[in-house]
Amino acid sequence: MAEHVLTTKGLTIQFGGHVAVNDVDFTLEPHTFKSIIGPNGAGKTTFFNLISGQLKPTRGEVFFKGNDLTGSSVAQRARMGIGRSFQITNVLPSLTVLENVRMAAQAVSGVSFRLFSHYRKFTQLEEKSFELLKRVHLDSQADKLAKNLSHGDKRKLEIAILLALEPELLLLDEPTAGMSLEEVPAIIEVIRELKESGDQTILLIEHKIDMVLDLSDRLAVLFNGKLLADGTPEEIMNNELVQSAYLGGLYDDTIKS
Ligand SMILES: Nc1ncnc2c1ncn2[C@@H]1O[C@H](COP(=O)(O)OP(=O)(O)OP(=O)(O)O)[C@@H](O)[C@H]1O
Repeated sequence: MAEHVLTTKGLTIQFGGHVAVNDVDFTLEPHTFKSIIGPNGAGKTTFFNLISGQLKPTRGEVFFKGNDLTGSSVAQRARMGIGRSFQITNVLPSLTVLENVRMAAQAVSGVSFRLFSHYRKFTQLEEKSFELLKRVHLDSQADKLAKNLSHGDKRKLEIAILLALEPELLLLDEPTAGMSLEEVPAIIEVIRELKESGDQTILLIEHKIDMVLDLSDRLAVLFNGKLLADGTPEEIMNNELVQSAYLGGLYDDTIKS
């Protein structure tokens, strides 16, 4: 199990009578880029919430690098190396772009505000934050207030904040959600460069299938809370069960079997 960054075993969550994630056995190899696809309501975001700790499973387990996370809090999981973005933007609007990243970098470094009188440490954090802004192509906007960024640039800033927390596993939940069409290529480029850097293992939820096919080493398909298939983009596109699911011709009995 230790060779996998992430493993779930029988992962299940039930809301009342509705099983949103149903007995999912999932694995993610280090330094791969895997996307989770599936129709609206398939359970993708709920699956992310179970991995990052926002939700506790009704049954089943989550392992990160072989360690059982099932009882760990969101904060403990973040400290262990799981970084998660949300469909909504999550930046501090009245701070500058650089300050937003520096706050996160500071939290990881354990340096308190009081010690900020230590100029060298402060400069190091600023430099690190600026490098992260370069990675998301926001360095030219470092001094702008975050609230004045476009929606697309806020999503980039959110990624820089996540990177400041030095995650090994990056969970990206619909990074293009709510963006105008013109903004999409820029965020795809940022994500592509993250992938090419090879620093993180990346799990992406995304509805834009062209983007998913282009970026992903592997795809996992969720349907009615079940893991329907997991394979290379080519395998998934040729998978008859997946084709039926997307064409709406799949009966509940078929996926329960
Ligand atoms: N806290 C909750 N309480 C009750 N039902 C929930 C809760 N969270 C999710 N659900 C239900 O679980 C199912 C899966 O939802 P989820 O948001 O995970 O789907 P999704 O695949 O991410 O969809 P989308 O692509 O639209 O974001 C849906 O039927 C949803 O209504």
